[in-house]
Amino acid sequence: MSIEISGLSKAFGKKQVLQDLNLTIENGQCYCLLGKNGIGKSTFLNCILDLIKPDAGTITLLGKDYHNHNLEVKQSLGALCEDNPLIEEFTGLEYLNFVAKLYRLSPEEAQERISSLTNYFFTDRESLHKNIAGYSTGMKKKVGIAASILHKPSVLILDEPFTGLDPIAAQLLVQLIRSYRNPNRVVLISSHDLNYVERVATHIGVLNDGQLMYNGSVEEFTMNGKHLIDQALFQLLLPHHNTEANIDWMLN
Ligand SMILES: Nc1ncnc2c1ncn2[C@@H]1O[C@H](COP(=O)(O)OP(=O)(O)OP(=O)(O)O)[C@@H](O)[C@H]1O
Repeated sequence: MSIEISGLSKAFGKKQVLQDLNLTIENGQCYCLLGKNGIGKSTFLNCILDLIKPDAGTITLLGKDYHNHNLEVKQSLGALCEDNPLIEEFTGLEYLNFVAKLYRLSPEEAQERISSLTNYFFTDRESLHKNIAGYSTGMKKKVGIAASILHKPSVLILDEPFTGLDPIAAQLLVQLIRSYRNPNRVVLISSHDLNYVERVATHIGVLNDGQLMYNGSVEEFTMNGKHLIDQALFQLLLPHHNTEANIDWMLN
């Protein structure tokens, strides 16, 4: 097994965001985490990434826990965080070379991987020589995605990877995720872009009230393709959604 989470809980003040959450994600899976705004998806991913300290629970990656194998475990992780923090004073190429150095790639490996990833994602090569501060949201996202996979992590965690990408870049990312997934790796994604989720997910988790209200294969979720992912999600979440709110004031 690749990611094993047991009894994970996290509250912010009085708000209990995660409550005794258990989940195992096996190698070979592309696990997509769905759920309403503010339900705790990023909190969950950030706990796995050790960016947020949980109140309780254990997280085991690749059979090792953080406490005893901190650096070793983290070297096998690649991540795109929701706020996609980059060093904006760097150019795109400088930033990717910097990340390659952090992961101790050889100059040849770094050169090969950076040029293949930037050729893949950027038609406008000139922009890679400009400071990231001047990039659009989508360009920054592409740099963040490239940085997350440069070192070929065994566990790739992508928080809202499709948001801000144009349809061509989003389709390229779908292809990249599908190619990246293999029996020795796990990909974990949080996303609201269900059209793209449908194309990459092998497994689905639906977070609600601090727990996974669904956890299983995409086939089971869509009843073997009888429903689209969005229909299946609405059926699951709508009973809990307030549809009574009156918005008649805006009709005339
Ligand atoms: N550092 C923090 N301090 C206080 N509350 C926080 C903090 N981070 C998150 N929260 C709260 O925790 C809840 C879960 O937030 P989170 O960002 O994990 O949700 P999400 O499911 O990723 O949302 P979205 O889909 O809108 O990105 C929200 O109510 C949010 O306001």
